[in-house]
Amino acid sequence: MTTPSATIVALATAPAAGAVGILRLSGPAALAVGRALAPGVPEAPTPRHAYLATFVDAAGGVLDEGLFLYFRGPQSFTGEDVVELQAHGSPRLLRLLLARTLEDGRVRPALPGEFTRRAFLNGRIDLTRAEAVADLVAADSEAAVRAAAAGVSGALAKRIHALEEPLRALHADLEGVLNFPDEAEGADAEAGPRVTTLRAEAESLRAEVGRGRLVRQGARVALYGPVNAGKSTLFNRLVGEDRALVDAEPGTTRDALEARVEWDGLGVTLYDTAGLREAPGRVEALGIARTRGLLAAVDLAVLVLPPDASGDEATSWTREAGATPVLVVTGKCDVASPPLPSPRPRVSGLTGAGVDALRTSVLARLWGGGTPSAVALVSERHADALRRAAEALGRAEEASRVSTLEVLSGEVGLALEALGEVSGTSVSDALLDTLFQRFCIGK
Ligand SMILES: Nc1nc2c(c(=O)[nH]1)N(C=O)[C@@H](CNc1ccc(C(=O)N[C@@H](CCC(=O)O)C(=O)O)cc1)CN2
Ligand SMILES: Nc1nc2c(ncn2[C@@H]2O[C@H](COP(=O)(O)OP(=O)(O)OP(=O)(O)O)[C@@H](O)[C@H]2O)c(=O)[nH]1
Ligand SMILES: [Mg+2]
Repeated sequence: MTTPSATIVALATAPAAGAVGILRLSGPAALAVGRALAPGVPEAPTPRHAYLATFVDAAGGVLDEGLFLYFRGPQSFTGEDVVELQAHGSPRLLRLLLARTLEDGRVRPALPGEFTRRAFLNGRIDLTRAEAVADLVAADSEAAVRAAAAGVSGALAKRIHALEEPLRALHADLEGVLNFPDEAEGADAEAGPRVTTLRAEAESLRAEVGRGRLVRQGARVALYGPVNAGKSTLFNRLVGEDRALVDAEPGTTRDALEARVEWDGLGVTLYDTAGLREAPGRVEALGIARTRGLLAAVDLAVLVLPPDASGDEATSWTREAGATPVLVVTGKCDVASPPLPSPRPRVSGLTGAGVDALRTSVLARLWGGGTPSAVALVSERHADALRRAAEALGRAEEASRVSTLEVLSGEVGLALEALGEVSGTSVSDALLDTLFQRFCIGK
């Protein structure tokens, strides 16, 4: 485990050549060790002041001229003394500086996520904000950046807090009545309705997990349908590049193809698939099996039909997608076709007609309303804890009608504990180890 009193060091910037590279120290020896490398900096530097300093080796030889920054704990990211050496972004130079700090026995290399972990352990940020830092670093779409940034600023923390605080007050009221029945008389009034409201809020927060996943990982959307319907042509049009082979021969696409796009800030992985038909060749059959597997795994399946497909055909093709939601479109809309019994959205991969409208429909199907960037990044882990909190509150509701105050208070206590796993007020070291392992070194 980490010894909070050890001073840790790591590069805060990527180990590649760049304009600037930052070496960051955190812990009680940060200032002394930092000054050993930058002896021109005053003994008691002004916190948060950027000093232009010469960085030197043990013999006093000049290694670089850079900026020296001192944050005096607790007014720092970690809550401890922090020093940053902002050097020129030479990986070799930064390794030299790093090695020099490690010559001091008080300093050791930071573990992945350890700076952020210390920020959490020192009460600078709660667990949801620490996790959002990792989400932000990993974000690969604009929506993911914006949603994670909201989390770093405490958007999820605030909503969890808004559940925890009234529950804690209720718990205190109930325990008061249990322990001092005379003085606290009536403090348990309205316990039932109070629990009901909080349970609904826990459930609605939990329900955002699906959208959280879509934003974090991006949505998966597959084009599928009968052979030769124009799927690959449409795929190329949507991707903006000639990625897939197109040919008049039915059965051209054998293997599933994927491409990453960003629509309205949302990351979307788009798949082109082998067209479905009876009696395919051997290799084509393998492709079709792959299409079926993919259809089960995506968030939305876009069924591309030829212009003359009937309503019955559309229905039977829709079944191929199983439980996955389907958006049905008519392709090749630039060719003359008989009027359709039920009008479907029409698109042409060849001319681009209807493609913007298709993109809008896809986003609407994935999102319903609202904007991806405004989503609370509820993770599977959060959702699991919220489920347990909601279940305990459900039992508390029941207990408020039919059971004793002890039982009611016990369930409220369990709900609080589950919420504490989200905010971090009740977490084990083992859980923290797991959570911070996904951070990079230096974060
Ligand atoms: N150079 C540099 N850039 C960076 C970081 C860093 O550590 N170094 N960060 C690291 O991830 C992020 C910024 N996060 C930070 C969060 C809090 C504090 C801080 O000093 N907080 C104090 C004072 C707050 C204030 O004055 O408003 C505090 O919370 O008490 C610093 C950086 C992104 N950019
Ligand atoms: N007029 C017209 N022709 C199209 C359009 N889209 C595709 N085609 C033509 O239809 C044929 C099949 O197109 P693909 O995009 O390969 O169709 P597919 O659905 O991927 O076919 P498979 O991979 O065999 O399942 C090609 O000759 C295309 O040029 C369209 O929007 N309008
Ligand atoms: Mg194709």
